[in-house]
Amino acid sequence: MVAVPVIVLAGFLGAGKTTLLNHLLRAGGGTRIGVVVNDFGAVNIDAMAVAGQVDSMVSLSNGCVCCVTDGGGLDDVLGKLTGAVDVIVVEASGIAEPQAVAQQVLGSADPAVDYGGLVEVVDAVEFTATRARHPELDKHLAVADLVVLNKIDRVDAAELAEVFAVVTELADGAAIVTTEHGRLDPGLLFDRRERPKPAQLSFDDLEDHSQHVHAAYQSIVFESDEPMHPERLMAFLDGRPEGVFRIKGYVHFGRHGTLELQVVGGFLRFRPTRSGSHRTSLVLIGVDMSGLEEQLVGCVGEGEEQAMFAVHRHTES
Ligand SMILES: Nc1nc2c(ncn2[C@@H]2O[C@H](COP(=O)(O)OP(=O)(O)OP(=O)(O)O)[C@@H](O)[C@H]2O)c(=O)[nH]1
Repeated sequence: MVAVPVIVLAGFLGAGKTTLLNHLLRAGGGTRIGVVVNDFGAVNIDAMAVAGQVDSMVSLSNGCVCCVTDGGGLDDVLGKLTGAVDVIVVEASGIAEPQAVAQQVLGSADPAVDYGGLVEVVDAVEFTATRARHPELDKHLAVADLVVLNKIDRVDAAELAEVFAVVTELADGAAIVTTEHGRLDPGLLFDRRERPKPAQLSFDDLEDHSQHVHAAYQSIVFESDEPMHPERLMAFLDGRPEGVFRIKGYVHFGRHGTLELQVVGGFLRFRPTRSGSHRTSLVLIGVDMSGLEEQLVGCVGEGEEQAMFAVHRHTES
């Protein structure tokens, strides 16, 4: 039996994991890629984002993969994929502890599972601010086998050099590649001959889940079959509290169609989607988010044509 490499794809909220995964799925050639997606919110937006491009996918939603400690958890999921694919990518939610996920793969009792390394995606734009809020994230870089410094199109050369220097120091000898939209050479992942095990890992890393970054984070899911009012929603988004670091999902604007929404820190972008869905489905992740669900309910309503201007200003063509 040939064991299937299982790559753990980690990185803070919005760093570009799903984007990188979609790139691998498009650029992977004949490699059959199995995917395990794990979203923190109860609605699995990531599963929707990669659906249709993947050979086999299993999604774990409403719980964090790094906290699946009841033995079978991840192993059961991997077992469903190993027979059907050449490589498996486990996309950990943006606030999962990557070393805990890697530890689960390393500890797999399934002989068909081979640990394929830990890839940590870093958002070059948000890196410094995120690090200031979460110094504990430094250790995520220390255990990575490959660091992907992403979104380099959004920083200038001086900022990139500065971030690169800090990442190099923290990455403790791991390879670092810079990317735009996660476009890295799939050969870097699938042809790995050496698969160094993260030496720093111990079961202690797994024991106290209250220490995990996500212990402080909450997620809110908002879903509606009624259209969203463009101006009201934009006012909500423009005035969102600082604690709301990440919003992702789909917004249905009634006769104006459905757009994908991505918010990462101060970045906000709508994107056309081919989903054809007539439903709003959003996950908000952050801290201090009380009252936001009610505010979103207040954004429901049909808007006039000109009300879409505010949305179009933030829409990728
Ligand atoms: N400009 C730019 N935007 C990017 C790049 N990579 C990703 N993005 C955008 O960043 C946003 C977040 O990307 P995702 O791939 O969803 O991030 P993620 O890490 O999967 O997010 P979570 O699952 O919430 O942790 C999306 O709007 C992407 O289009 C990049 O290299 N450059």
